[in-house]
Amino acid sequence: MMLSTKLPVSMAKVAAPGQSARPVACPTPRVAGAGSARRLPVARATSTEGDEIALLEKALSIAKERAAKAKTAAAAPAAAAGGYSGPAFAIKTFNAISPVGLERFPAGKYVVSGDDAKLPASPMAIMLRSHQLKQEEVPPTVRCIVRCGAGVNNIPVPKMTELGIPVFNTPGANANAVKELVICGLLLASRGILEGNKYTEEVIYKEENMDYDKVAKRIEKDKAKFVGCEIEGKTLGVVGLGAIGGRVVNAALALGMKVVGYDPVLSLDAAWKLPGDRMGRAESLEELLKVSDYVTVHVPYIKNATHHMINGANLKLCKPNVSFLNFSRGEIIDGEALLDMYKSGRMTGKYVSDFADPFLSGHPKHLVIPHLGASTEEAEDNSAAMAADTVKDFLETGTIRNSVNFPQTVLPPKPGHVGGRLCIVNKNEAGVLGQITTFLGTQKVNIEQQINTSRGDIAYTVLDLSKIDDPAGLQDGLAKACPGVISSRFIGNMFDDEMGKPGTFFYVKWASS
Ligand SMILES: O=C(O)[C@H](O)COP(=O)(O)O
Repeated sequence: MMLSTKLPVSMAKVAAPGQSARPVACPTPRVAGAGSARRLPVARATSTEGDEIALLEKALSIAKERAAKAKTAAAAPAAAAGGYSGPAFAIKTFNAISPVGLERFPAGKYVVSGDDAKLPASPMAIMLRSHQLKQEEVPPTVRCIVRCGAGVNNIPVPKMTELGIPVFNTPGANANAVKELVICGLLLASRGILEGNKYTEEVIYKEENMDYDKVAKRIEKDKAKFVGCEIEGKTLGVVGLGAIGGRVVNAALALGMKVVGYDPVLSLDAAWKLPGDRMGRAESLEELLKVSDYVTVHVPYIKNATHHMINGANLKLCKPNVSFLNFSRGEIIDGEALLDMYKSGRMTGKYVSDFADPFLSGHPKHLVIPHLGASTEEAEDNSAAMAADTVKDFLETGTIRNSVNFPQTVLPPKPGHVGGRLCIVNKNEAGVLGQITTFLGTQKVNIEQQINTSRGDIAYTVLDLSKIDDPAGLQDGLAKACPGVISSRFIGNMFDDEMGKPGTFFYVKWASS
């Protein structure tokens, strides 16, 4: 809110953020002027000089208080945005994203909405959960996509890589929620919990006509139909030992299970969290399947890698009463092959999942629930908060962390440096970096510091440059001179006080040609 100094206080201009100022009437205390007969209404009733001074002082203090409040309100949007005064970053959401994450975007600096009409401009980032993102939903202004969660199989990642768009996820943010459901899944597989509940509601209640005494007797008598087994002492095979798998290992050990793990691409970070001396390590998936009473999968779904990872060939190696838990993605287990095993009587264990299967729907061994793995308040909050921080970091500083298709890239600002930061996505080909630096040299632009990283066919270059007068012109020239540049984004011109603006100009090759 802005108070105009040119107008009388009673007609101050008030402008809400994003609205033009318009005059409004403000109640103003009427005070006595020198030699004036005007009095505050209450002053007439208490007419001593002392009373009048006291009242005038009170009126003055009220007026001062009101002015101070107005000043604080006027400063509020800027304070929330950390003093930022540039155009707002527009972020498009799909799915309901936890407010805990959305609140991390300072008001005034960001506008985040699922409704295009509410965004000030075409979005620069997309934030989503399980929405199946189509390429046509990604306009050229979008410079990054963040998945509030782990799985990114709802995003066309290879296409986004080709277009030079980093895709981020939030590894570990919902891991505890999934782990707890896996423990529940172990018990659902070992005891007749869901079957017994279904039987009570659909058979006993009906047959006994809700007569309490009869229902109570039947519940005792029919318990023999649902005898289970205990998980203590049994072997759990954990396929994938990342954030979720690692937690499952520790929880299962605490419940007295034996654990064997398999992960051909185990990271060093994940390995540190495993109780190496208390769990077995399988050298192959086959080895794990042979010894396990329960198998739980915690790997991402990748079409040519983990599709039908559990299939007809390796199911034959399993113990006949093995139970499978799948809280990762339905396609990791070949439901048709499992159905064949059930039909032939070679397998008797259960298949517990929060994903449907086209071949096993309705099969009594397939205990299926809605996709609830990450559906806890805590997980939704954690994932949204981590996603928001990741996007902010990328948009404001060019930093790449937790991307599934771009290399990790962090270039801390150089203390005291004044200049511009240019983030370039380029082809990972010989000579491209040379073209970029040569071009900048011809423009008399000095590179103060830089980082160049690559992953597969894509490379990412962050350059801290001397002060740039015409960023759009520089980007245009760069694009013409360097065919290997896919897109470039200019972040700010003065690191100390302006870094973090959306950028004056985006060059996006695939949208420009
Ligand atoms: O990939 C994930 O993180 C989980 O499957 C959760 O997905 P959701 O955010 O759609 O619940």
